Amino acid sequence: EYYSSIDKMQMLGEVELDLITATHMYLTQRQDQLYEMRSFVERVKLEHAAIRQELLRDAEYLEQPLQAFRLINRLVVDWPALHDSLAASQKQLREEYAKSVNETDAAQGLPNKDDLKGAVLGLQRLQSVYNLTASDMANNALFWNECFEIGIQLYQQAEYRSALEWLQLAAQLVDQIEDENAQGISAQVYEYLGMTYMELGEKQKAVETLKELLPSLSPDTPHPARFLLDEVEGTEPKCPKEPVAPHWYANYSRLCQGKRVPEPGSLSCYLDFERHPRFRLSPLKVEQAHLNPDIHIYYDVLTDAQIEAVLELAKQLESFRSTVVGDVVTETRVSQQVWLDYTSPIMSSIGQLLGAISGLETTNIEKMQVANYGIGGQYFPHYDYLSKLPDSYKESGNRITTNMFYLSDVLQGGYTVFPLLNVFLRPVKGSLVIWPNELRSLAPDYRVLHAGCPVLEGSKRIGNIWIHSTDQEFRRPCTLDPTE
Ligand SMILES: O=C(O)CCC(=O)C(=O)O
Ligand SMILES: [Fe+2]
Repeated sequence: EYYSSIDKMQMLGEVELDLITATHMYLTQRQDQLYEMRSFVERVKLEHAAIRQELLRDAEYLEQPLQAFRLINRLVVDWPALHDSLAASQKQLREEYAKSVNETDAAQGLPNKDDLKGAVLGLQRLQSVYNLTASDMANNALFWNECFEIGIQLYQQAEYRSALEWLQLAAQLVDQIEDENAQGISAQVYEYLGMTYMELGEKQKAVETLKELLPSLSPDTPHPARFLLDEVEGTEPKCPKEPVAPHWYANYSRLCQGKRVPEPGSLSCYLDFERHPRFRLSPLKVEQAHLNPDIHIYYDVLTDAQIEAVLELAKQLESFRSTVVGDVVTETRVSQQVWLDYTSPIMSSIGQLLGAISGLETTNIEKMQVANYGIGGQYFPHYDYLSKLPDSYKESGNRITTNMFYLSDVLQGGYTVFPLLNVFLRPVKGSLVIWPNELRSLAPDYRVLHAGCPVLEGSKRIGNIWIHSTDQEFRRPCTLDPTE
């Protein structure tokens, strides 16, 4: 799978480069063949012309045995030899070409329809979260057929509102084409537009769209659009179900866009020299993003070199698609990840650093989950608290805090947001964010619903370490009041 990680997408760039190289080679060799063929035919043409001229002057030309022999020889030997050699070498070239395409596929695996679907849903997510129209998104950089493909994919996903926008854009672009094929093309786009209007319950618009198309089609040939029009005219419009957004969706989308309403009140930034002896000379740079529940950002905790070392370790492992509860792959979480343990020097020192910053015991921590997001990559609002604690965590308890390191900056988008707390965090490479997932009583804290917003541009990398609740009794004593 490619679309769920920018790292994987980068491999696809290489795949296309391989295809370009193989196709260039094929074309060069075909051109050499054509050149050979051309020189053969030119030579024979001259010869032939000479013969014809002679024939006009001297009808007995072909009675000359040598000339007769040469003509027969060409027809019996030279021409068939040319045809045979062409057939053989074309076959060989085609096979070589197919072989290199197959090798590329075997080495990397070409993307499939699911990648295309995932990429299109990623674009739609960006539109929805950041309030972008199809033409904002396309930004004059897409051809009609690309907009059409997006429209078809969205139609097939029953995302009719979004499909409509892209099909309208495709229709606008097709109308600008001055080409003989334009009619056939625009018929396809208008048919999809008509069907989309029907799905949206707008029968009148569907009929108008199809009628607009008919005059441009030849009246004699039966065209699918005519059947479609008949069908549409005889069908009752659908009553579409508009999806209901969760109550926090508007906050979520606004925070992803970097807007807090109302602006937060008294939060501060400070240098902390005291938390642990290691910060005495080089204090922690702390920013309060929210109090109760406390969300704190610690800046410059990892250097670029340390991050590189972590990513190098991550690169050595095969990354896999992130899942959600129950190990299910959904568009809720579009990223790929690996898990790093603390046996390497770099990971061991990160484990110790986390202990010093969090003030918690690090005996019960999960491996670091290193994730890379893909096209429109996101993690839809969720809780990190495990609603069903797997047996392997029975002793270590639930995830008392999330400790998320930003391992990259992000060019646009990709904020971490807390829709119920009116908090957004812009990823800053080298910083660490900590928030609790449990109240002091160890009951889940439902205020910390959070999300990784879709990445608009750039490659977002994070490293998550979840600290569990067992052994924290001296560090973060619990209460018996389930509301605290
Ligand atoms: O990517 C983010 O900003 C949030 C990630 C997250 O919530 C998670 O991995 O659990
Ligand atoms: Fe999370």
